[in-house]
Amino acid sequence: MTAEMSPIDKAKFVAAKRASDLVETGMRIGLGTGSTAAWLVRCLGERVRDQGLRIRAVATSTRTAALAREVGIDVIALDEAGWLDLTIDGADEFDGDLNLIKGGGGALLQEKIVATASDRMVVIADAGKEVEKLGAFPLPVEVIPFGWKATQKMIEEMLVSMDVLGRKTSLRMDQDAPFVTDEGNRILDLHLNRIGNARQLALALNQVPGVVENGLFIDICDAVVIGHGDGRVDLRDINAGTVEHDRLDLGESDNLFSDLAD
Ligand SMILES: O=C(CO)[C@H](O)[C@H](O)COP(=O)(O)O
Repeated sequence: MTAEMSPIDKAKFVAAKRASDLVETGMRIGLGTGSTAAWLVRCLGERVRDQGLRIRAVATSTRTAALAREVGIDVIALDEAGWLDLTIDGADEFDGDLNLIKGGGGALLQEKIVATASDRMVVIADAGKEVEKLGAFPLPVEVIPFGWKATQKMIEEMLVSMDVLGRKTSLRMDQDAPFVTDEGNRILDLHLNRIGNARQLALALNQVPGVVENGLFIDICDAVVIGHGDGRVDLRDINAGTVEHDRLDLGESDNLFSDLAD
């Protein structure tokens, strides 16, 4: 089974597996969305089943909620949880300050609410997601369907006024129809190439009428678990200023490799 996995899949898996060790019985956990987060959900499901881990989890998408239930995790609403001990989620890009671009899977709104309503947010990612400057990955912005073209025009004008280099925006599609988020909204992807001042852009975007939320996560993430295709993992904690190195034996986890989760 291991041989069928690409190095990136292995990297995502080892990051998720290592991060699953941060979860302790009794915790209220936020579960991210995407292929790396799906590995985390499977790893936690294994611990629930085999080690009697008891957690309550808030999912950031209907996809993640369905998978979590399938693997035996107790899924509750955020309002029931009130507050979370830890959220673990993937990312599309992260920089040296652990600022992120998220929303490649279209779940950025719930992901940002859940991460912000947590004592701690840990990102799990393959090493290829680390960038010097955010922006090569198109920045997702969730907008309401009403008048979305006017919202798109206002965003483009705002990008010009802010002297942002790339200004192309596109409506995310799902085959022939617009992609619809769990909240019934649309996603505009902003092709910016390189974001000069991510903090300023994140604030400015949320001032545009029709914008619900943007995929820039500034000062939200506390730590990142970076996976490599050979089983190495690095844990970088921005608050503690520490970096730990570890290595996971991929062979030990063959049973989990049998079904790519996303
Ligand atoms: O933000 C996200 C979903 O909205 C994901 O975390 C992000 O797109 C990374 O996905 P993957 O783990 O599949 O690479």
